[in-house]
Amino acid sequence: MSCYQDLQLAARAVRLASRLCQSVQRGLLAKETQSKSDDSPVTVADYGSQALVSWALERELPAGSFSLVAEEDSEDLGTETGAAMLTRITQLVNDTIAADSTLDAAPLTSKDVLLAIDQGRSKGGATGRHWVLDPIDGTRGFVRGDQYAVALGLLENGEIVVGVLGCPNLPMTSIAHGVPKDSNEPVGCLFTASKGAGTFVQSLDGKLQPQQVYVSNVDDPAWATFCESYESAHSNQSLTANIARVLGVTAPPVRIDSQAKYGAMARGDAVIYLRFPHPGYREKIWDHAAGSIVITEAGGAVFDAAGKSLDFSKGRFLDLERGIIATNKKLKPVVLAAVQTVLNGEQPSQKL
Ligand SMILES: Nc1ncnc2c1ncn2[C@@H]1O[C@H](COP(=O)(O)OS(=O)(=O)O)[C@@H](OP(=O)(O)O)[C@H]1O
Ligand SMILES: [Mg+2]
Ligand SMILES: [Mg+2]
Ligand SMILES: [Mg+2]
Repeated sequence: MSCYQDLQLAARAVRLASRLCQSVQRGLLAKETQSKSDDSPVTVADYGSQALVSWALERELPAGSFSLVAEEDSEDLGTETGAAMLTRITQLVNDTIAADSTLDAAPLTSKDVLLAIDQGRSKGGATGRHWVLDPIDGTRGFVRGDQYAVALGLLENGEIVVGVLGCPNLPMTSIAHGVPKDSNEPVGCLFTASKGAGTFVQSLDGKLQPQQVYVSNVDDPAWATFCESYESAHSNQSLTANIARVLGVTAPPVRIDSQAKYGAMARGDAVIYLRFPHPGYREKIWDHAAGSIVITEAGGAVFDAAGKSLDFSKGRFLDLERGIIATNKKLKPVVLAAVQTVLNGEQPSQKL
């Protein structure tokens, strides 16, 4: 399969899963949310989205060739509450497939759904082709009714070559000053990127044609805007405020959930993304695979606190120096210097 065909396949799968997420978010019920063993939330939509993407990819790929590294697994669906959830997930998956006039498929059984979810247990690695999926990135944002993304990448011999981000709540217009509440602006963006072929945005509903996008060309940090996680538990916001101060950034950060940040940055809404998880947290590849190629193909750079590009070839986790930074190529040296200045000035007890 060519990169172009992989990208088309990925975009169809992400659109399908995004429709399931949109319908769940519209009628979200508290009982459709569970807590995982690490206390993070997971909803019927996370499982449904993973099942749909897995199913949509596998049916189009040569038999036996499908490998998927994905966030969720079916373990928690084996419990009593899990069984009720599975029935609901199966219904959602089948309703979404039935509503798509381009798909001709028999309904999935609950067992098919479990199998599709558990395809995501692959370990990835440095050789071969592995799809990398976050079925809902920003589950907390999803539950709150805010931003989230369906994020799908393709890892080929250790390198991300395709990335698709479905961002159902992201306005098609700039969010440089934050996401307006209660606006009538159209929302729903699909970002697509493939190696050497650029990054494009189109409307998730397919009504607006793809347009090539580029990261901001701002080269003076005083004019830069930065974005970061909405959840302060996910990134040290006092550290990022210090980095911004050292850089001379004056605008307040735009805080939104999920890899929608990478999409927004790829079209120039923000100039710098700073992400510094609290000590002990290990980043997963599905939280950055699609987003990183969306940025790099738009002309930007994604790197860690040592200035190294992200390495997706080490399995399910990223092996990183301290944090993740994205910006344009001109600003990379100055942003990296500011990051290192602030990290070097930290108290030793705050270091990893
Ligand atoms: N402690 C901690 N530190 C850093 N990151 C964490 C942490 N806990 C979770 N996660 C991961 O963060 C993913 C959500 O991404 P964001 O931080 O960009 O969005 S948010 O503002 O927090 O909603 C989120 O992805 P999803 O689980 O897919 O929502 C997690 O993988
Ligand atoms: Mg999660
Ligand atoms: Mg995630
Ligand atoms: Mg997720």
